[in-house]
Amino acid sequence: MSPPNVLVTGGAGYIGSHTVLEMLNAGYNVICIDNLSNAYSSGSSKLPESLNRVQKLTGKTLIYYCIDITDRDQVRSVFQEHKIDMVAHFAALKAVGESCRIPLQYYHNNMTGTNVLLEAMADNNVFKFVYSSSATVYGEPKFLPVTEEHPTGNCTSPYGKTKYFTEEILKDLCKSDKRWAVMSLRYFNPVGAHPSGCIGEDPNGEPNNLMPFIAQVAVGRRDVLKIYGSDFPTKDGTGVRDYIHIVDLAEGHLRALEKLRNVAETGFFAYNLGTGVGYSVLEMVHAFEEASNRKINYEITDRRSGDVATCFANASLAEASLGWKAKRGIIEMCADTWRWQSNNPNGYASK
Ligand SMILES: NC(=O)c1ccc[n+]([C@@H]2O[C@H](COP(=O)([O-])OP(=O)(O)OC[C@H]3O[C@@H](n4cnc5c(N)ncnc54)[C@H](O)[C@@H]3O)[C@@H](O)[C@H]2O)c1
Ligand SMILES: O=c1ccn([C@@H]2O[C@H](COP(=O)(O)OP(=O)(O)O[C@H]3O[C@H](CO)[C@@H](O)[C@H](O)[C@H]3O)[C@@H](O)[C@H]2O)c(=O)[nH]1
Repeated sequence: MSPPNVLVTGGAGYIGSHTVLEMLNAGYNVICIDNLSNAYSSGSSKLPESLNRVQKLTGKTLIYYCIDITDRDQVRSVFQEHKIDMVAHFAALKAVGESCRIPLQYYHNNMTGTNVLLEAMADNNVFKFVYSSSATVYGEPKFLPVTEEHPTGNCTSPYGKTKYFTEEILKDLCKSDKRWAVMSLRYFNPVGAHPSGCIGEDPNGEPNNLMPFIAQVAVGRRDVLKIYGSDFPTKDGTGVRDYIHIVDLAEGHLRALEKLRNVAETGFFAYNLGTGVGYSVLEMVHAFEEASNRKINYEITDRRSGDVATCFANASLAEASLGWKAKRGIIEMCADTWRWQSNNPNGYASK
């Protein structure tokens, strides 16, 4: 059986690039599309820098197109050029705060883009789809740990709503046509980097998320970390999240693709990808100080609007159904982030 051709949207981004690496190592043929809206390209290479490095690390080649998923003709041309077997869809805008300022751009990019992709798939008889969803679909948890049965839809930001609405579209699609097999992977908090230190998270501008912010303080790019609130009902008053190592997350995608490839079952399936363990902001700061041997300057400020006190996963369904379980702990998450950040103080633009 020849290896499947997987179309990966947003493959040059943080999660996409780490997953593409694992896919190439597992023998998949990878065709990436990315419009570079949040990925770095030096201009001197045909590939975005993250994918350049993925090729070097794996010794394998991939196909890349600089295409916007909202562009119907261009997306269709990729399906005409290649016999696609499955799609892993990462491309999205993902900044929570920005989505509140420019909601229409988020709805256009994330929802119209996904619809264009799904239509092109159906027209070309491709019905296997892995979707990048998020714990944000659960909103403020009503119980912990959060299972896939937890109600969804109570999202506070337009970004979160694009993830929820897309899941609803996918459910309707699966009901309308029994050929669709969709796995919606609800990520908790992805952190860390590939252990090589060659690829990692490289946010544009000021990081919105905790881990890249800590890493940039450690490397001297930022002076001080603001900790958003110390009066939550948690162990030390700071917010608690389920951080998951990016390589574990990438391996979760491999398990999902394998299942789509080998099992004839169709329909919509949602899986939590988390560790089941929650760490506070201060615990993450201290773990990073140990890993980097650097002091992280921080100050406590007001809560950030929309933040919940605690969120962590029950990930037992993914273990039972996909045979996947997160293996890497907080020490590897911090050590690998630090290796990436110290090797590449300015991200992919570093020489
Ligand atoms: N990182 C997280 O904390 C997190 C958590 C839950 C879910 N997710 C989801 O996972 C996916 C990947 O996230 P990430 O952290 O790797 O983000 P990222 O920004 O690093 O990667 C997304 C990639 O998609 C590309 N892209 C965006 N819009 C596009 C378009 N219209 N056409 C083509 N390419 C486009 C960007 O250039 C970027 O390379 C997203 O769907 C995100 O919503 C991320
Ligand atoms: O500069 C910072 C950044 C974050 N935090 C705190 O750190 C924790 C984690 O925050 P962050 O890294 O921003 O993650 P979340 O707010 O949990 O959201 C992430 O995780 C969600 C679930 O996967 C995704 O949907 C979101 O897109 C993604 O940003 C929270 O308690 C924040 O208040 C700070 O104290 N200072």
